Amino acid sequence: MSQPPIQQITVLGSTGSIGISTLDVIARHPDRYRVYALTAHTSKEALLDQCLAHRPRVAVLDQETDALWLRQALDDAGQATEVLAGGEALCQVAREASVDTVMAAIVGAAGLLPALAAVQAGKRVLLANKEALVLSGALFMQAVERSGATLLPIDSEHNAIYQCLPKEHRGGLGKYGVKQLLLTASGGPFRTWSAADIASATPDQACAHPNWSMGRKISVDSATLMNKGLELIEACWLFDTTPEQIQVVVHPQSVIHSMAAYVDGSVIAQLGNPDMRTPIAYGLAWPERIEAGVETLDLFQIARLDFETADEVRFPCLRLARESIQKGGAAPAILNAANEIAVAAFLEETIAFNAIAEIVAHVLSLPYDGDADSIENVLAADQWAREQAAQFVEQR
Ligand SMILES: NC(=O)C1=CN([C@@H]2O[C@H](COP(=O)(O)OP(=O)(O)OC[C@H]3O[C@@H](n4cnc5c(N)ncnc54)[C@H](OP(=O)(O)O)[C@@H]3O)[C@@H](O)[C@H]2O)C=CC1
Ligand SMILES: CC(=O)[C@@H](O)[C@H](O)COP(=O)(O)O
Ligand SMILES: [Mn+2]
Repeated sequence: MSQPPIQQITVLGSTGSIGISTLDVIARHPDRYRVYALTAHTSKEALLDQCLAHRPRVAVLDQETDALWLRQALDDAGQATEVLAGGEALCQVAREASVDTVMAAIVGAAGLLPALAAVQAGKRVLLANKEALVLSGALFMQAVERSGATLLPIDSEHNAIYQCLPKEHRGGLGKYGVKQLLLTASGGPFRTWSAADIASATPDQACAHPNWSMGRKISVDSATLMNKGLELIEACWLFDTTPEQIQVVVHPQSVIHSMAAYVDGSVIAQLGNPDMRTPIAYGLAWPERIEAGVETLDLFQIARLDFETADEVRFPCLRLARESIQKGGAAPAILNAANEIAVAAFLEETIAFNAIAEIVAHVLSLPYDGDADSIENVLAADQWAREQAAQFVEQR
């Protein structure tokens, strides 16, 4: 059998949790994948180690002073990686002609423009950065249609749903007999906690996810259930559904990664150990399958699978997210931006855990008359919501 040509990969956010797992999968298949570019925000030492191990053509950091340091360190090591700095450099390595696949794994709204650049250049885009779709779902999906980019969801639930759907599912699930999407949620570290205990939760407690090892922002989102809210919005755009067609199912074991329910009564699920290398390998190799370093699920060891409804009283962020997509326009971008500011303040121990939902609710309640019909307008809404949230944090 002939070997497929080697794919050139850009990993945006390579020093993060998804970035590290992506490089792990890539390193298992040197006959298939080569790293074109690696990017980080400030983690210059980690990026240096990754450059030495994966020998990319380009590395990107946010600040020129950090780039200068990395250039010198790579030069000392005799390595010819070009080092760039800044937001435009992220877009450049995402759209570079020789790149086949872009892993979009920057956290937060900062990941939007480089992910969009990859889409507009028609790449295979492995989308971990769910915030890009929350901010600008309609515009993002239109860009995918126009460019012919191949968009593969990496978020574990969306990757699972993608695996459970017929291949040509865009344009409405109804015509393929899909009735409902069942979006699983672990329930987070506070699933069984009382409201009083949740109110005094610390950042380290919030980041101690029961099943997944992830970056701190998404870990806090899992604890508030905002992650599930963002994922509900993400699913609406990826699978062309309404929020009413998506049911959140709390499943504490995180073994079923999500499901599609069909009109004939069939429910198709994707199962596996909670390890992001599975969806990452799926995205890299699709439509083929490759080894990912993940053990096959041992059902006898799992023994049982539980299901519960989500408690939107203790965890109001899920409701806020659902209401924002129902409202439409700039509301999801405002929700996301307020949440990013609130989560950062919680992680800095400036505000209490419950204040995250309060801040998001407050910013969403303020009048905003801007649109979300262009990327410029989406970014204006994002900026406005950040300012409102920061003011609210300061006044507390
Ligand atoms: N972790 C997981 O298992 C999952 C993550 N996701 C999504 O994937 C994305 C990444 O998550 P995760 O890997 O956990 O996040 P991490 O915080 O672990 O990593 C984030 C990466 O983005 C870089 N980065 C952060 N801020 C900026 C910025 N302003 N500009 C450029 N680069 C930046 C970081 O660089 P530096 O190291 O220098 O800070 C790092 O490389 C998120 O959108 C998350 O919701 C989705 C499903 C599962
Ligand atoms: C691994 C992944 O996709 C995360 O988004 C995960 O889903 C977080 O778990 P919960 O939000 O369900 O707690
Ligand atoms: Mn997820």
